[in-house]
Amino acid sequence: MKYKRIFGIVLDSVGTGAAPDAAKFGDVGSDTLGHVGDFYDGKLAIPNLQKLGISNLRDQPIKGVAPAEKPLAYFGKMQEVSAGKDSMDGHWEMMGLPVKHALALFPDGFPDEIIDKLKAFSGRDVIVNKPYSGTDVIHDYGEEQMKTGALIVYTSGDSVLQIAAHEDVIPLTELYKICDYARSLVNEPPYVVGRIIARPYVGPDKDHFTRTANRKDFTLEPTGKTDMDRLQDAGYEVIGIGKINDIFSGHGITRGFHNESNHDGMDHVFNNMKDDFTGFSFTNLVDFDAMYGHRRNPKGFGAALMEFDQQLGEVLANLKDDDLLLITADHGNDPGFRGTDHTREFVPLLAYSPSFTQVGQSLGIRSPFSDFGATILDNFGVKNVVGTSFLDELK
Ligand SMILES: O=P(O)(O)O[C@H]1O[C@H](CO)[C@@H](O)[C@H]1O
Ligand SMILES: [Mn+2]
Ligand SMILES: [Mn+2]
Repeated sequence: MKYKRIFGIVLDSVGTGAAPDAAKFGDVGSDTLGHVGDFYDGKLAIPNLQKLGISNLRDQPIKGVAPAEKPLAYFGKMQEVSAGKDSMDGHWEMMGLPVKHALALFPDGFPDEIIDKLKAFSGRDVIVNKPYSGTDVIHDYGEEQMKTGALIVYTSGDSVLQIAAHEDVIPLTELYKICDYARSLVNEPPYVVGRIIARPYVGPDKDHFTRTANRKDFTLEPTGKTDMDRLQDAGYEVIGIGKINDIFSGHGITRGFHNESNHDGMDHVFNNMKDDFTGFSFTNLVDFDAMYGHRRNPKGFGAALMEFDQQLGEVLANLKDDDLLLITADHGNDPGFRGTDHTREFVPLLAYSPSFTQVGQSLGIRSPFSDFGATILDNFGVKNVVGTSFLDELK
């Protein structure tokens, strides 16, 4: 075993330039990191990501973030093969389970057979039922919901059925029960949906509604074994921090932690670093995506990157020689791009251990994302099914 502990951090939606198949998704020209850098016009201060090699892995450096002369990390990009560009696709593919079959999309809303069952089960009316931005939908329909108690059902360019509910109108336990029921309706063809997402919010009126950290994702059960199951079966610890537990429906996770925010997520990583364990700690930081990417807010996105970078500094200072840190993303969500959906992009890959004795080299373009999990399995001597390990390149 080369590394006793591997820390994987997914910067949710931090893409690094349109993927070769971006045209299929209408995402030619997207570049999350590039456009956030352009917005900051040289003032995006991410010194820790910089010294690891965040600009080295790009064709064009991020504006104001020079490529490191001697990158501390091995660096590259990963290219997705899954049919979709949602979080589930990205994370499952990283863990050796690419999502080959396209999941159901609902650009015209959900069919009556689903909506009628939701109404019957909940005893509530359903409103909206079309693609919408989640913050706009509560602004536009939240007050109606407060009056009528109806469910706000909406979707996006992803395979998601989302239910927004004011926490005082539809209590959380009830909302989760309805979402759990909705999950049961869309597990089999003709409607296989990636995620049901509970979207609770609070506030007195439309100008003051805010979504809460009680968001919960009810993801399709993994359709096969993932690398997390493989690690767990082999007796290693697998720790899930943030949305990870939801994304894998709890499979292959020995301990899970809920995040209130990116900052809270990184605090969990620190605490986790104080633990003596042998295995894999897997963190998802979702604020980049939910608060800034879908909101097309490059200023907030950049601020979140800078905040992450500061906390990353502490992580780097506390890693041990037999630790490996892997940083990547699950898809893009370019705040400088049209619409409000995810964008089909390459994702960054950075691998760092204080035990490296050589200057970081390029790991090239890794595809599928499963190379990430394959490397972890390789480290622990667990048999791999999909992807190619880059463990031997790390020196
Ligand atoms: O607009 P909000 O509610 O943030 O929803 C977004 O969040 C979902 C999951 O990332 C995406 O599919 C998109 O619909
Ligand atoms: Mn995501
Ligand atoms: Mn998203």
